[in-house]
Amino acid sequence: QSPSAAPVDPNTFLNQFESTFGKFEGFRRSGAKGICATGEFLGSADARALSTASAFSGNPVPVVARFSVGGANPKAPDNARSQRNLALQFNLPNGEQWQMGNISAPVFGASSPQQFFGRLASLQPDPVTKTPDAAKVKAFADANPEVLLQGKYFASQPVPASFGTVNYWGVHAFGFVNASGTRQFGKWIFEPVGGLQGLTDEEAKAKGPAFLFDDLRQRVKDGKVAFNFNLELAQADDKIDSATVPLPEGRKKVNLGLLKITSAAEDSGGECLTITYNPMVLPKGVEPSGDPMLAARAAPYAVGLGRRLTEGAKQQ
Ligand code: HEM
Repeated sequence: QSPSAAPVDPNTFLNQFESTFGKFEGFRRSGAKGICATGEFLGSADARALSTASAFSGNPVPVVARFSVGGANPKAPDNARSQRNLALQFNLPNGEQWQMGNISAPVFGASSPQQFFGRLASLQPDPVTKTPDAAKVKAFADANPEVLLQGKYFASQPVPASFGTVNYWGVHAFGFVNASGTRQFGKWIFEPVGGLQGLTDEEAKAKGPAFLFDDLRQRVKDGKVAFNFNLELAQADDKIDSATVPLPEGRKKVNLGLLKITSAAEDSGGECLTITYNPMVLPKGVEPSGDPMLAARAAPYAVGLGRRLTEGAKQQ
């Protein structure tokens, strides 16, 4: 049951996504149901003290955003206690870019690519019953208890009222390097300026399975979608190489700046459609941590982009 340490080939990864969740031609294999948006980011003086990244200059930075519902199914219901995503591309001076894909949980569903692959394989529907084999699912989860943490988090939270009223975590640690060469590791969160808002079970039921896109368009028109880009600072002995272990409670939080969403696409198009948000695309002044999940994302995202572009990119 223990996952091996051998790297997972990106095509094998994508094939497993399709075997486990189904193949939806043209759609992202994860975060399939989404909408493009644009925004503007203003970095803070505190951010400039932590990192030389040009994103924090204090000049407005244009951002290509994408909001999505977790999973491979483009018809995933908006009124379930499931994952929401906020992917961002900061277009920096001189052609530099910063890409990230943030999720509405403080932890991911696996701590290594091998474990993630093993989890997906354990969830693959049996060809006869068309459902996952409960004994296989349980055996893998018993041997790899981290894979249950994210689901427990979502079960503990209400259905988000809007894409604009939920926290989005980067989940990995990154190093912030300033002009004197000091490297501060931390984990970031995008926190809605207007606060968190969830739905009661009755409200969620009444909203139905497809309300998030229109809700976002309306809130953006009203100028109500903005996030504080906050960084929790790691201390010397904190674990900074795991996407399933958050930093300890109470770590100092620094505001890196303000992200305002200024437009949301009226249809399924937009610049985000053909972007793959590769979290290893970092600006000078921000560096990856040793989290094995972080580096492991680049290749499967590129393969995923290749597949969906070949099929004709879609997201709604
Ligand atoms: C080895 C581990 C992982 C694999 C194989 C994987 C795979 C994928 C793939 C294939 C896509 C679709 C890419 C595209 O078509 O453009 C995707 C999207 C996404 N993933 Fe992962 N993923 C991994 C880890 C993670 C982790 C740790 C996070 C936590 C932050 C994450 C968050 C996201 C988000 C937010 C999206 C949607 C981005 C968008 O809107 O384009 N993934 N992932």
